[in-house]
Amino acid sequence: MASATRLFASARLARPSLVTRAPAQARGYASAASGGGANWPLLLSAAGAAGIGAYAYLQYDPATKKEISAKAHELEDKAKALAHQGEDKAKALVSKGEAKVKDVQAQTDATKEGSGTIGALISDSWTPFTLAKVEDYNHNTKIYHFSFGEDGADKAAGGHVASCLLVRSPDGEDKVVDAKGKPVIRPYTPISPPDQKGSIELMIKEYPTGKITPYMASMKLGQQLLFKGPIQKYKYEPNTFDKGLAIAGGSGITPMYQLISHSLSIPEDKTKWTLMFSNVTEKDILLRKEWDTLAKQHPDRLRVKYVLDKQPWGWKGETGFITPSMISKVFPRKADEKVQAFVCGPPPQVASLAGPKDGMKQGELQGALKELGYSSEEVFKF
Ligand SMILES: Cc1cc2nc3c(=O)[nH]c(=O)nc-3n(C[C@H](O)[C@H](O)[C@H](O)COP(=O)(O)OP(=O)(O)OC[C@H]3O[C@@H](n4cnc5c(N)ncnc54)[C@H](O)[C@@H]3O)c2cc1C
Repeated sequence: MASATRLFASARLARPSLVTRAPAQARGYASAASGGGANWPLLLSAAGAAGIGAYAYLQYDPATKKEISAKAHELEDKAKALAHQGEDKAKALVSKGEAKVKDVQAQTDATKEGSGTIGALISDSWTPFTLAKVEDYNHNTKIYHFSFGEDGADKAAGGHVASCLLVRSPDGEDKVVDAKGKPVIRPYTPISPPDQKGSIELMIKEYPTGKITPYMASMKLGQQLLFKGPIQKYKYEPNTFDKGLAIAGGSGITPMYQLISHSLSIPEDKTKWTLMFSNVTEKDILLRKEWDTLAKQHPDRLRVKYVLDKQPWGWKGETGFITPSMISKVFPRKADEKVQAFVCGPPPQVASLAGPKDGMKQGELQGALKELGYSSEEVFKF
């Protein structure tokens, strides 16, 4: 209770620091706008002065009256047009500024709601975190601990469940870029809770022929990586469906861990979960100890089915690729039950279970889940 009070007290204390950033950003836009607007009164007065000067001269030289009068009108028209342009530009910049303030406010609220404290991540700019510790998890996976530094000791990653963050390498000689020279950016789901203060943990499987994961595997303690987020993937609310089916492959397990462990931690949440987790071999199963512990702690709410590509000696679980018949055997659904399925894994697996994602969009529902009669609203692809 005392720690909860501390959390909210720190949220109240820390909140102004983000809120004060908002007007500062708005001011940036507003001053840019008024800077642009400052030219047109000047032009109008210049046009006015030109008009008065022309009028005085005309009293003495009526022969040039027509020409000078036309010039004065032309100048005035130009000044008015510029004034309109300035006004439109100012309006656009002010509304952009207002949108920015709303975004920062929403971020503040989301962070506060999600974690009870202020977020270390910023949704629209890259923040460096320092590699503080690396743990070997298995033959190809490590747990990376990144520190938010002294200034961030009281901050948390924040965000709603389920959300992820984006990662890229800092500028420099060994910056990881794609074929077009643009920085390579990859999404990751922290395995640390969103309200953990001062640091974040990522469980990352290395692809030796990949881009970011070999870079991360080569990082030394004290080196920095850039982070952005949180990026909301699915907004989980307790008791919005009766049964959840999570199908994951390999490192696609991390969003499921965030989602299901969060749901199980809410006493009033009655949602029942089934996890189907496929891997090549037994030693590839990530977070197995954690899943087995959760299943033991919540026998009425979580069932875990491990699936291996090939059946090792003595294996009693499911084997082979996940098929419609395997899904309906492990997760039979009744007509009156509200069900929600989640899929995360290598793109070919996602495609065979639910159809390919369309970039950041969900893409059309296809594959095993469609065959089983799931609707597109009942399936979420991470
Ligand atoms: C929401 C979300 C959360 C995620 N969370 C995690 C997490 O917590 N932990 C984790 O480890 N991963 C996670 N991932 C996966 C992660 O984002 C990266 O895709 C993964 O780490 C590989 O990155 P990479 O740059 O090293 O490899 P990539 O460069 O993406 O390559 C991966 C593999 O694909 C091959 N490949 C690349 N391009 C092609 C191509 N055109 N044709 C054929 N093969 C190709 C590469 O050779 C390599 O073997 C998550 C993904 C999503 C969408």
